[in-house]
Amino acid sequence: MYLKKINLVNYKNFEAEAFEFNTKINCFVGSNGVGKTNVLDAIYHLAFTKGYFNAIAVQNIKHHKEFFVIEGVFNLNEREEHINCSVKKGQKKVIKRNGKEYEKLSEHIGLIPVVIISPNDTNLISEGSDLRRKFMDSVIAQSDKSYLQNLIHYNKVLSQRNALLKYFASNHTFDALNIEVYNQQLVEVGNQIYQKRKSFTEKFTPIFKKRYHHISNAVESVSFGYKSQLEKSDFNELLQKNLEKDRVLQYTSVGIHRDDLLYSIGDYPIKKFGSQGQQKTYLIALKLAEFDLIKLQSKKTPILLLDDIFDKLDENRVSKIVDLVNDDNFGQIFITDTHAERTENVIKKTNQSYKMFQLS
Ligand SMILES: Nc1ncnc2c1ncn2[C@@H]1O[C@H](COP(=O)(O)OP(=O)(O)OP(=O)(O)O)[C@@H](O)[C@H]1O
Repeated sequence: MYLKKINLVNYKNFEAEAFEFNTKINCFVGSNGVGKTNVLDAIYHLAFTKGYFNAIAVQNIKHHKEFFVIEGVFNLNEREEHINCSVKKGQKKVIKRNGKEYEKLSEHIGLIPVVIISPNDTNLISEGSDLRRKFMDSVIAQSDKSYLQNLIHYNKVLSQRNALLKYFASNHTFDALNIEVYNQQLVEVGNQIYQKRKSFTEKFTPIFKKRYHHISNAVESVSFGYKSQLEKSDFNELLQKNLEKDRVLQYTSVGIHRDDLLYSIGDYPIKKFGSQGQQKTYLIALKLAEFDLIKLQSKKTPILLLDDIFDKLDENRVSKIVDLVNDDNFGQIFITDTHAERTENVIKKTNQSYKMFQLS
C-alpha cells in the first residue's frame, strides 16, 4: 500500500499545493515552520479522519479561510483509492472514499493503516492515562472494526449514565432501575473491550520488547503492562459497590475508561526513573511495535510517518532506523527534517529509491 499523491487546499499553512510521491521514501526538508509536519499531518488525517497534532477540525483550516480539502490517491491491493476529507466552518466533516460519503467517519478507520513517530509522542509517557488509552485503542481499532464500534457505544452510555447521576443530584431524586439499565449496557460492552485490551497486551508485549532491545542494544529489562479495575473485580459488582460514591461525585468512577498502560524499566516507572534516552527509545519501540502488530493483524503494511526524528536522536539510533528502513518489512515512509544534506546522506545509505521535497 502506498500514497501516490496528495492535494491540499487551505490546509494549515498551505493554500493550494500538490505532491506526487515516491513509492518508498519521501523527505520533506526546509526551515522551521515551513509546513513539513503539516504534510505528515494531512496524510494522518486521511487515515484517521482527524489530525494528530490538533484534533479540532476547524483549527486546521488556513487562517482567514472558510474550508479545507485534503485529497489523497492511494494504491491499495493494486487498486486506486481516492480519499477526500473536507471541513467547512459550521458544518460537519465529510470523508469520501471513491466519491462516496461515509455515513459514520469511524467506518473509515483501518482502511489505510498509518503509524506516526513524532516528538509529540513524549506525551504518551508524561501526560495522563487518556492518551495511553487512545494509543492502545488506535492500535487495536486499525485491525478490528467491532472494537471501535464498542468503544463509541461504551462512551455514549457512559456519558448518559453521568448525565443521569448529575440529574439525580441536582433534583434530589434517585431511580435505581434507571441506573441499572445503563449498568447492564456498560458491563456488556465494557467486558468485551477489556478482553480485547488484554489480548492486545499479550500480543504486543513481546513484539515491543524485541523492538526495544534491537534499537538500544540495552541490557536493562523493560516491561509493558495493562492496568484495569476489571482485572481483579467483576465490573457489575464494581458498579454496585461504587454507586453511592458515584452519586456524590456525579460521574462514573469505575470502568474501562479508567484503564492505563504501565511502562517500566527495570521494575520502575519509566516516567520517573527512565533517562531521556531510555524514554525516547521506549517511545520509538512502542511505535515500531504498533507498526508490526498492525501489519501482522491487518495484512497491510502501514505507511510510516517519521517527524523530525533525526533531530532528536543520536547517530547510533539513527543508524538503527536506517537499518530498519533497509529491511523489506517496511513500505512507504515519509520523513521530515530541517537539514536537507543530513537527511539525504542518511537516506542514500539505505540504497532505496527516494524523493526530496524542499519546502520554503
Ligand atoms: N490553521 C492554520 N492556518 C495557517 N497557518 C497555520 C495553521 N496551523 C498551523 N499553521 C502554520 O504552520 C506552520 C507550522 O508548520 P509545521 O509544524 O508543519 O512546520 P515544520 O516545517 O514542521 O517546522 P519545524 O521544523 O519547526 O518542525 C507554522 O508557520 C504555523 O503558523
